[in-house]
Amino acid sequence: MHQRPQIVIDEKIPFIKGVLEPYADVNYVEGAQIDSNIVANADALIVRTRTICNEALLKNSTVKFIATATIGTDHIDTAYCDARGVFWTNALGCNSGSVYQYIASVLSWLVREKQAELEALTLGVIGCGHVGSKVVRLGQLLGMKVLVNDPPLQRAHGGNFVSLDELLQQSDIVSLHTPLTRSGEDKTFHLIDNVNLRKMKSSAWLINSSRGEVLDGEALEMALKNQAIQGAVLDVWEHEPHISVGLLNQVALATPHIAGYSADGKATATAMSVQALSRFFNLPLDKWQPDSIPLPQQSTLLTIDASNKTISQLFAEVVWATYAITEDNDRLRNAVADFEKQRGNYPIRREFQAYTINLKQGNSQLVDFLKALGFQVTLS
Ligand SMILES: NC(=O)C1=CN([C@@H]2O[C@H](COP(=O)(O)OP(=O)(O)OC[C@H]3O[C@@H](n4cnc5c(N)ncnc54)[C@H](O)[C@@H]3O)[C@@H](O)[C@H]2O)C=CC1
Ligand SMILES: O=C(O)C(=O)[C@H](O)COP(=O)(O)O
Repeated sequence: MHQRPQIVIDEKIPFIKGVLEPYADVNYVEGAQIDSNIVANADALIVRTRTICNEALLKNSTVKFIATATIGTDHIDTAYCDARGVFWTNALGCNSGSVYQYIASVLSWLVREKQAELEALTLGVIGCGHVGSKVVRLGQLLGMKVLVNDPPLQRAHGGNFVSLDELLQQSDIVSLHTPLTRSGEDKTFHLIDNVNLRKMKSSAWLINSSRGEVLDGEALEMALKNQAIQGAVLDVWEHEPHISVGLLNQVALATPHIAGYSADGKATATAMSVQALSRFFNLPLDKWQPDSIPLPQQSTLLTIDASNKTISQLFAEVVWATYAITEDNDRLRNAVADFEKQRGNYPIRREFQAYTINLKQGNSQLVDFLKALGFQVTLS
């Protein structure tokens, strides 16, 4: 071990510059450029999804610690790390509130553009962990019937789950929230393939904000061309950042893997990574947090008039004021080759808890509803 830990950090991880320098030698490198030469003498890596941490990267290195500032871990060969004694950790739940906001924005778009009456629809949630459980609660708050499929959870705890077939056959909106896994009885690679797409209602919508490979993109493109389902919303893609333009042209909303990109989620991910590194190397940063999280361009004080609005309409108006998914969709469609650039220069997005709603013509039921969604609310 070096006297001062040698740390390689993905240069796109926000809030971290200057934090570790008093205690370590730090090298900031673009995630996809972090290679075996760069990590050869490193003790620790703090990465994102763009650094594949496998034998090829690690075998000739001194790396003992990897933190990924993400929820997903499919870019880390965890079996190899475990066998080699490389400690690895992810930022559990860090950006689940951000993905929840993303799904809320998709539902708002369905209300605004497709006149969806959410309370009459069935929402199917596949994978009910940190993100999926928030999406389940969202559906319930909106008065939707919610079906949940999560075989590992069901085996571990029992509960109110349905089979994948039942969920696909009965849901009007299906949302994917599983990790990407390529082996084992619960493997999710191409979980939604040609066969499973054919089980869905022809009026159904499919949302994928998990990992591109959980969905067979070619099969989805065909299903959309053949109107086997009504539409799809994709945040994640096979072969990112080189995504299929054919598929992009078929989906209703397309975004460049930014569902988890709230500033709140990024700050939490960085804090969790720094704290984990601090514990591992005995640094005095076990409780470190960023000093502040920047505010978005728009005001975080929203005045909303509730008169003559259904719960769905109020929901759509409030959510849209915090995050309009069409902005990300338009940016991607205008410059698909800039997929990675758009992720790197993502605007400041804040989650619901950063907003205070000044509700006019509301009542205590609506106040409770908005609070349950995560907003701060005043009634005037
Ligand atoms: N688009 C984005 O920006 C983001 C994407 N993600 C993705 O979302 C995934 C889920 O995130 P979390 O909810 O935090 O993970 P989590 O680990 O808390 O929950 C995943 C759930 O999926 C379940 N599951 C596993 N295999 C399954 C299968 N075959 N069928 C049904 N359920 C299955 C697990 O039992 C677990 O309950 C992450 O692994 C990541 O890949 C996460 C954050 C941001
Ligand atoms: O947390 C996850 O898992 C995600 O998918 C992240 O939001 C992806 O972020 P990057 O690591 O690709 O910046």
